[in-house]
Amino acid sequence: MALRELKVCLLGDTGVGKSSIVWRFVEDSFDPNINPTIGASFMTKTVPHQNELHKFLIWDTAGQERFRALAPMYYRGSTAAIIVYDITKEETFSTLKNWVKELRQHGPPNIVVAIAGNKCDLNDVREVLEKEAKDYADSINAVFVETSAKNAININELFIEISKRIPSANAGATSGKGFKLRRQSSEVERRCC
Ligand SMILES: Nc1nc2c(ncn2[C@@H]2O[C@H](COP(=O)(O)OP(=O)(O)OP(=O)(O)O)[C@@H](O)[C@H]2O)c(=O)[nH]1
Repeated sequence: MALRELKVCLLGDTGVGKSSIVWRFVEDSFDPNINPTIGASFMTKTVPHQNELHKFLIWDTAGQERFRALAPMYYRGSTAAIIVYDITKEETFSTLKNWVKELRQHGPPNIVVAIAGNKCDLNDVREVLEKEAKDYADSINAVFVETSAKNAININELFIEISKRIPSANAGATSGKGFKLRRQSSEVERRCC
């Protein structure tokens, strides 16, 4: 099977759960006392996709404001960006929209954008409606899932959706499926939070 390396970066406010999503995906573990990321951290995981192996090279950026200027180093050259917000904090959804604007202006033209509404285990204190976020994601042709790193909900599905948006190696260079180019409906059956 052909091995493809896919650079993926995670963006979003501090505390939304970016590192926790990566830990759940790579190590299948969750640490309620995880420390904030300093600068950025890097992990990899290889998964089969159709007749290929996708090796995700994952850059988890720090959400704290003092690290904000570092982000372009990580999203430049990325195949996909996962922008994470916390469903219990409306302001983190506003920050997400700013990241989308920045990616449009300065990111790679065909970058696959995925939006993850994390902490969906905290539905009782939700501030962002799932429909509002889904409609927004559809409007920019982004992948959308609500996730819980804590309860392992939709974490693998998030990466599967990204894999699906990557043109296969023999599909030709013109078949980009970036968020500016083409709509594609989601086929993964997601667990509901
Ligand atoms: N209830 C709940 N808590 C979560 C979830 N994911 C992360 N957390 C908690 O949220 C806090 C922040 O998680 P992090 O993964 O460090 O968040 P981050 O976005 O990487 O933060 P920075 O590194 O500062 O950018 C931690 O206390 C986590 O345990 C989740 O799905 N559900």
